[in-house]
Amino acid sequence: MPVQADDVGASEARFLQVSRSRLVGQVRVSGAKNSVLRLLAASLLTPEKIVLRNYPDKLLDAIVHVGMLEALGKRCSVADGTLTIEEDRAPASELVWDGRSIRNTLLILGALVARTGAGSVPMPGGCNLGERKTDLHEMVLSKLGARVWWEGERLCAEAPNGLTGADIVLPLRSTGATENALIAGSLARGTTRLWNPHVRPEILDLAAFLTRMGANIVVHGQESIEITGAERLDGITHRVMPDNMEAMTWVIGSVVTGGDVEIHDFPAQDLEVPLIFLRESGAKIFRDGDVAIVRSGRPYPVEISTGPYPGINSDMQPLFAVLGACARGESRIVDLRFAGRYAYLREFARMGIESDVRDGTAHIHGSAAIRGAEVRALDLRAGAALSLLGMVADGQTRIADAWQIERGYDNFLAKARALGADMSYSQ
Ligand SMILES: CC(=O)N[C@H]1[C@@H](OP(=O)(O)OP(=O)(O)OC[C@H]2O[C@@H](n3ccc(=O)[nH]c3=O)[C@H](O)[C@@H]2O)O[C@H](CO)[C@@H](O)[C@@H]1O
Ligand SMILES: C=C(OP(=O)(O)O)C(=O)O
Repeated sequence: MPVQADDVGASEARFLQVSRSRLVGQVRVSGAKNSVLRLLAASLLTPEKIVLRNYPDKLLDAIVHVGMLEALGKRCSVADGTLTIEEDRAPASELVWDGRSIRNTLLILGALVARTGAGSVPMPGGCNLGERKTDLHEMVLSKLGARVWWEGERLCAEAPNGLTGADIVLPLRSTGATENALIAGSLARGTTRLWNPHVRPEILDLAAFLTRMGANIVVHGQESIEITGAERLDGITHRVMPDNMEAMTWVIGSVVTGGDVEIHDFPAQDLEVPLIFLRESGAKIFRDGDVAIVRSGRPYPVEISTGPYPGINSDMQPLFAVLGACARGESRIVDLRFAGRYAYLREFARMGIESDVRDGTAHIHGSAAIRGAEVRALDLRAGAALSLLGMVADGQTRIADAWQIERGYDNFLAKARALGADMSYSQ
């Protein structure tokens, strides 16, 4: 079945209505947004067939990304949770796209310049988390020998004679810049050594993917990654890893609703540190292989700061804030990755949750009196957090821009409803 890029617009006008619920039952975690997107970008590196199993085919950002691949000339089809990507001719260098953009256009640029010697992509999209610079991506491609420039709202790069491996030092552990160095370095001549990379599960998985395609990649812990490019990369079949953010969402949803949820394909190995904090905050989690059972629990206040892996990912903090909101006492959250990613607290306030932000720390005052309200999903994780709060609130919650949730959760509504969430879309 061809991928329907039209699906993207379909849900944009809808509210998500949520009422008090208790999550009970089984759920299987889907393929991860923040992994599959980089695999999709990497598929541009080869003329051969790439097959992705455990593909999250309802995830809006993946649908947009596949649309972008098609706009570049790839042929994509989805059947039974498997995406197949093929091509009849080399991809275009210019991504012509007037739909919603995604953060991944930066990786598409790296892949295009590596494969075709030139690339031009629309401004990256993604969550509005305050300033999201692109300087490190530009630096990586420049160090590999590309000329990089902005043309209005488009980022362009060219390296007519191909990219050449280089020593690159990242001033901070950027996820995207690490991924761009891996992707572009895999088709560069010679060896790239990337110092101070962000080594996290999605990145190790990308490195394994590129290695199986034919690049030679050695990860020296958090110190550096060595990438020796290949002249040509092969097609492969790969299983998309489970989404640790989705897993966290069901864990916290079960805790705050006093639920009893069995989570399958649970990536516990990727969540060691967050799970320690979750247990400290009252989650009762039992494990058996790749299944986790989360049985009620009583939320206690949280004190966390976000940081690179294995620390708590910035994306998780709005969900920790839900725990804090439901606990008795004050919770404190510091986001060191995206300073000031606390806009969602204004929406929490509409539901009766008091908080204040002082010196970069969010102080959340837990409340027993959370009430349903009309709120807005300012970004993807903020939307997911509001949907969980809606399940513990008195009265109905209506979440505007709920499509943001679907950007990063595969089948969110159907899965939540199957667990007993009183949730539906309305106009
Ligand atoms: C699609 C995807 O996987 N997105 C994730 C990725 O985003 P993303 O790759 O955009 O995030 P980065 O890890 O690059 O960002 C970390 C920090 O580096 C800064 N920075 C980043 C790039 C740059 O060129 N210059 C610069 O200064 C950012 O402003 C931020 O303060 O990692 C973030 C956490 O690290 C997560 O919240 C996002 O969900
Ligand atoms: C911030 C996120 O993603 P993106 O980088 O795509 O905006 C996220 O997944 O929470």
